[in-house]
Amino acid sequence: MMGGIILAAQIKAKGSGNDAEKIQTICANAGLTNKHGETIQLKRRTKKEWGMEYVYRIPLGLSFKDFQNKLHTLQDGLNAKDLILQWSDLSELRIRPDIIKQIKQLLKDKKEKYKEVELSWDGFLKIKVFNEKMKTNVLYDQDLLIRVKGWKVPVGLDRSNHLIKHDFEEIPHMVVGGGTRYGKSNYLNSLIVTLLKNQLDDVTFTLIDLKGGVEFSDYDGVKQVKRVAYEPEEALEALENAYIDMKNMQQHLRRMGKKKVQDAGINQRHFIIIDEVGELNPAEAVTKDERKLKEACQMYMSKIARLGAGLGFRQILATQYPTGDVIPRQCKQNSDAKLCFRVRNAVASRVVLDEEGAEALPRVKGRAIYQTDTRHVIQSAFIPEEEIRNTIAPLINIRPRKEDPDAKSHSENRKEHKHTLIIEEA
Ligand SMILES: Nc1ncnc2c1ncn2[C@@H]1O[C@H](COP(=O)(O)OP(=O)(O)OP(=O)(O)O)[C@@H](O)[C@H]1O
Repeated sequence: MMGGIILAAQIKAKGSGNDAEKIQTICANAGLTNKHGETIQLKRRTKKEWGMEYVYRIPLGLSFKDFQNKLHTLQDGLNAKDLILQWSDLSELRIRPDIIKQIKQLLKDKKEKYKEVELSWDGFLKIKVFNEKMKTNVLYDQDLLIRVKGWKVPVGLDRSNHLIKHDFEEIPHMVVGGGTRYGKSNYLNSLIVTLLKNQLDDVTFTLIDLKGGVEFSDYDGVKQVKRVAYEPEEALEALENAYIDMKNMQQHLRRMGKKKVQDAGINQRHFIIIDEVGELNPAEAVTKDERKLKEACQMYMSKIARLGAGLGFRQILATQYPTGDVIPRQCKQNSDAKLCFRVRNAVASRVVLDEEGAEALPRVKGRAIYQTDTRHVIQSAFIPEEEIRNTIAPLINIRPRKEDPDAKSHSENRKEHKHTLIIEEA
């Protein structure tokens, strides 16, 4: 019986975790060859604590992008289950009466094991094949928060559990994309909470919530939140006001003879966050007036993206519909940071990241590609509702206007999206 099982499993004496040949075959079969039929050449392989790193020379005529576009082919190929037992696997067996059970377990473990792959480029193609799947749960907590200072916010943990941070002083604007329910709003909440916790005295927000008021309404009334807009008309007003503030800052700096807020020692930063920017797409407008309104919104967004950086204005645009014109061109060009959760297809990935890849992310909530001049696959931190509530509760101080005979309660106003509120100093 035992002999039967061992025979059924082929035994390959190639050493642990060696996928070099398989990678080469997959690349050749996937058409990653030049017109002379040359494919990648292995330069070296290194065993790491997380798995194996393979370094290849790529043939002339192919680019790194060609390989990136085939990432899922590579990953699927490496995970094709052939149930091969290697010598190193057998070394895990113990000569005991339950040896058959051990072998069955070994085969089962192998079947369930999933190798994740990451590609990078430094003049050579680096292919990392990981032994373990990446974490699927990272909690937003105090331990994470103390690791970011100033205008930095956590983006997420990479595969080696290294915290990737985004610095809004270095890269002022960001585009966030991803299919529905993969974690955009969670990420935006973690970003707002981080800035409220770390930059309470200097941060201002304009929040534009075009998802029916479900995402940002909790912040309505927070002293640091200048405005929450829920409808495109309100979005226009909010963007116009932000733009006016930005122009005022520009004049103020001019009078001081300075070009940037940093040079003038001005610490205030104003974040304009729009969740779902697709709702402001003029191409989707039904009437002429609606189109005009959305065009005006996009004009302000473009101006803020173009001029805002040195004036202390940061813009974060989030969308679950990454199609061609959802993100105004100027906003995209001025956003050097992109965060993209899983999307349906390569076209959507290109809209957000300018590259493919986000369509090949695993179906894991919070998993995303963070792209600046480098690319990181991260698991963003999950922020519990309670954490959000505990952060904002002490900052809310609202009462209806006394002089307004029709004064309504805060919650009534929120439902109607009208803001006849005054905010007291907290
Ligand atoms: N980083 C994360 N880790 C674990 N779970 C997460 C994470 N982010 C989000 N989730 C889970 O996924 C659900 C959907 O997340 P979220 O509301 O942020 O998605 P979304 O991309 O904004 O969706 P939509 O575009 O449909 O509004 C959350 O309720 C939460 O349970």
